Parts: sequence; structure tokens; C-alpha cells
Amino acid sequence: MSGLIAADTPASTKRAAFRAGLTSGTIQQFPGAFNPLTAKLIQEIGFEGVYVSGAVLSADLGLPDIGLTTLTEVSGRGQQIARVTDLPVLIDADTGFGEPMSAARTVTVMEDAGIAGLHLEDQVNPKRCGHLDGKAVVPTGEMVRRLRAAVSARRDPDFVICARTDAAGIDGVDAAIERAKAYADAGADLIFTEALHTEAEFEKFRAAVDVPLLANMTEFGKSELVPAKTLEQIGYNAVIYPVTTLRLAMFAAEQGLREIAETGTQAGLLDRMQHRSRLYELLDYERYNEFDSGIFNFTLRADTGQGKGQQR
Ligand SMILES: C[C@](O)(C(=O)O)[C@H](CC(=O)O)C(=O)O
Ligand SMILES: [Mg+2]
Repeated sequence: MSGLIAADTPASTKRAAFRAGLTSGTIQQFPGAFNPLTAKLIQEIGFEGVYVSGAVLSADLGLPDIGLTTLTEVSGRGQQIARVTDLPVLIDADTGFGEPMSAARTVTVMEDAGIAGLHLEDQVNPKRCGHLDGKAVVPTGEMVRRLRAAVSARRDPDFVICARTDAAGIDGVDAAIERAKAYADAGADLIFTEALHTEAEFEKFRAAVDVPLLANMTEFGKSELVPAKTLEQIGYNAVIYPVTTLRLAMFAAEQGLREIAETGTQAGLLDRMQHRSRLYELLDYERYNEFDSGIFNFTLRADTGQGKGQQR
């Protein structure tokens, strides 16, 4: 029953796929998974990879995205997500969880967690969401040390180290480009160009550097929501939708909870819910029967079929 409880693609294969995707000429779309189940959905729909967002991880714990989470929390969640998917997982390692030596340790811990790559950003601690005002960056030399430490700690040469620069929103796009070049020289495989405003800025960045580039299409932030095809034409290699699935789910959850509070029932909400049978399909419930029918003998016919949203 390989691939049932955990995906059976080895981490090394996922990392090689991530690297190959970055030089394929096709933009690699990595939606954020707020839990392992969402990662399964992302794979089923056919995306190239899964993103694990620091903003989502913090929000999930009821915290703002200001560097309060620990390496243990972030890598633990990353491992749970990476375990269930055959896709490469890119994880948000914020500023590396400490000084350069801690950034190096972060790489080893993420490798052990089955992650395909991580990004480190050039913000000072405490960090901010890249789309808010009031953030600050460390000197280029300090970020270069952070990156060199990370690169030197890598045991799998295919593990992707992505350098994020937040400088565009502070010192302008030209300064961000200069930093990106220094970060690539320090060994970064991919540059995350945070909080650019317009297509023209993405084009300017692309024309100035020759390493793979990642765009962040987060909603309600500083960047125009540029479609993946356009980013691909500009020459970007990867795009993340970091908080999208959490925003969709939380919006639906809030509406549903308000309706139950008002009407005393969820009966009117069934059409807006994932059906039990769809959930079971995503979880591959039936294959657990084959795994050991002596322990488990689930059948969808047990469904009572009440409510118009329930088809079986
Ligand atoms: C990409 C990001 O770092 C994240 O943690 O997902 C955030 C996303 C967001 O807050 O919208 C960021 O851009 O800083
Ligand atoms: Mg983040």
C-alpha cells in the first residue's frame, strides 16, 4: 500500500523536480497549504509544488506574522505537509531563526523534514509581513553571511536555497536588484522578489539578473495580481499564492458560523461544504479497506443521505 499513509516519493526526487522545474521555462505554481489535507488537494489539481507560509503558520496559531514561531513549530508543520505529497515543498524560514549559524541549522532541520527548499529573507528581527510598511532590512553583508551559512550546511545539493529581498519596498527596486545579485553570488538558487508593485517592476528585475526568480501573488498587499502566464512571459520561474487557501477557508468558515448563530442550523449551508464523500475520496479511504479489511471496513453506503447537499 505504498503512498497511502505517506507519499512515497523520496525527498531527493522532489528536490530534483523542483530544480528541473526552475529551469524548464514553465512557471512553477506553488499554492500555500494551510494543512496536509490542502497539500493533497494541491497535488490532485495538478500544481507543481506546495508552499508552506510563515504568515499562515502564525495565523493558524492565532498569532501575527512577526517572527514569534519557532524552528521546531515551523519544521514540524512542514514535515507533516511534505509527508503527504509527492510534490516539492518550499517553506518560509523567515530570517533563519537566529544568527547565521542558526540559519545553517535551519537548513539541516528542513532537509530532515523532507522539505525541498526554503527561503530566507533579509529583514531585521522582529520581521514583518513583506507587504506592510515599517519593515527594515539588514546590511547586504549580513544577509550574505546568512546565505553562505545556509548554503554550506546543505547536505543534498538539490535542496533549494531561495533568498528573499524585502529591499524594494524600503530602498527601491534598483537596490533590491543589487542585493539579489549579491545573494546569487553567495549561492542562492532562487531569488524571491518581495512586494514589487507592477508588471513593469517584475520586468525590470527579470532583465537585471540571470538567476531563477519567484513572485509572491499574495492578496490585499502591495503587488498587482499578475496572472501566471504573464509572469511566465516576463520570465519568472515560480510563483506562490501563500495565504490564498487560508483566506478562502476562513471566509467560508466565518459565513457559516454566522449563519448557524443566526438560524440555529447549518442545513442551508450544505451546498457550500465539501461533501463527506469528497473528503473520503481525498483521504483515499477506500484503499484503507484494501490495506486491512479486518480492521477497517468503511463503505460510503453508510451515509444517511440527509440534506440536499448530500448526493449519496
Ligand atoms: C509570503 C509571506 O512571507 C508568507 O509568510 O506567506 C507573506 C505573505 C503575506 O503576509 O501576505 C509576506 O509576503 O510577507
Ligand atoms: Mg512569511
